[in-house]
Amino acid sequence: MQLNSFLRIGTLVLCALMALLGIIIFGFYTSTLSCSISLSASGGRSPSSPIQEKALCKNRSRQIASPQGFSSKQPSIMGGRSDVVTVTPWLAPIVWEGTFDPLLIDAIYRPMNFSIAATVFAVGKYIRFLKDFLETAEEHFMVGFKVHYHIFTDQPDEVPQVSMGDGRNISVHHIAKLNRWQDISSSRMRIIQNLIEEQVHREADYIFCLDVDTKFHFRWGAEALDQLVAQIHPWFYDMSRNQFTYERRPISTAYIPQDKGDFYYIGAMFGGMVEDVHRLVQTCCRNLEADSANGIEAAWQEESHLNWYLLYNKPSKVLSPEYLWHDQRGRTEVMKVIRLSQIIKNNAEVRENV
Ligand SMILES: CC(=O)N[C@H]1[C@@H](OP(=O)(O)OP(=O)(O)OC[C@H]2O[C@@H](n3ccc(=O)[nH]c3=O)[C@H](O)[C@@H]2O)O[C@H](CO)[C@H](O)[C@@H]1O
Ligand SMILES: [Mn+2]
Repeated sequence: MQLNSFLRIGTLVLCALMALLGIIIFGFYTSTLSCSISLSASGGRSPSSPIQEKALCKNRSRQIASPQGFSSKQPSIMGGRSDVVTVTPWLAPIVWEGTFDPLLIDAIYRPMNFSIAATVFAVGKYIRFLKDFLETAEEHFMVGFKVHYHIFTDQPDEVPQVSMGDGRNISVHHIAKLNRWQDISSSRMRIIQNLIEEQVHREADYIFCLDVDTKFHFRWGAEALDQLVAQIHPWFYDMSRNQFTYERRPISTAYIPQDKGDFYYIGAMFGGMVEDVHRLVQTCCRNLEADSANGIEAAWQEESHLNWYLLYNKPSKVLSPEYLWHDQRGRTEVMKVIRLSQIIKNNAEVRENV
C-alpha cells in the first residue's frame, strides 16, 4: 500500500517535471519561431546573435506613418474610379491610376527604406531585351528605393552596362540554357526559390519577378508593395472565367474547374514580401515536378501553376493591367496609363523551339 502510494506520488512528480520541461522548451521554441518569422517576413538582415535578432525584429515596423508636414488632397468617399472595380471580394485593393496619391505613397514608404529584389531572366536571344528593360526600369521602377536586380543569363559577358541610381545595383547569375522555351520559363520558379533561400531572404524585404521582354513607360512604384502581389493578365481582364486559359485537366496539380477562378493572372509578373513569394514559388515548383513525374505539362506551364496557387492563396494586392500591358493590345478606355508593357516580339525568331 505504502509502496503503491509512493510510486503514484513519484509518477505524479515525474509527470509534473516533464510538463514543466515541455512548457519551457515550447516557450523557447515559439519565441525563436515568432522572431524568425517576423524576421523573414520583413526580410531583415541575418542576425549574428539572439540579442541582435530581437532588436531587428522590433525595428522592422510597417506602421503607415505619414510625415506631419505633408499635405495631400482630401480623399473622397463619393467620387473616384467608377469605370473599374478597385477592390476584390476578399477586400484586396486592385491598383488603378486614380486610386492612390503617388506623392503620399512615396512620403509614407520611402522613409521605411525597404530593399527590393527584382529577378529577370535573359537566356538565349532574350538577352537583346535586357538593355531597354534595365534602362527604363531605372527611370520608372521603384524610384527612390534600394533595388537589387538579379539577372539570370547564359551569357554574362553580354549583360549591358547600365548606369544605376543610388542604392541600386545588379548581380549577374550564370545559368545554363535549356532547350525549350517552356522549360526556360518554368525553371524560373526553382531558380527564384533557390535565390531566396541562398541570398534574398537576408537582403531584401520584397521581391518582384518580371519578364525581360518588357519596357517601363510610367511610374511603377511603392503602391505595388504588399504581402502577395499578382497581376491581372492584359488579354483576359474583361473575360468570364470559363474563357480563362487555366489548366483544365483534372490529372494536373494546376487543375481549375470551369466554374472556379477569380481573375486570370499573368506569369510575367508576381511579387510581394520575400517569405510569401518563397511559399508561392516553392509550391509551384513542387506541383510542376509532380506533374512532370506524371508526364504532364500544364497548358501555360508555370503560369497555370501560379493561377492555381493564387486561387487558393489570395493575393493581398492585385495590380491592374496598367502594371503589365501588351503593346499588341493598343489602348483601351480603362487604361489611363501604361506603366509597363510587353513588347511585340517574333516568338518564332527569339525562342529556342516553336
Ligand atoms: C501572350 C502570351 O502568350 N503569354 C504567355 C507566354 O508569355 P511570353 O510570350 O511573355 O513568354 P516569354 O517568351 O516572354 O518567356 C517568359 C520569360 O522567360 C525568359 N525566357 C524565355 C525564353 C527564352 O528563350 N529565354 C528567356 O530568357 C524571359 O525572361 C521571358 O521574358 O508564355 C508564358 C508561359 O511560360 C505565359 O503563359 C504567358 O501568358
Ligand atoms: Mn514575355
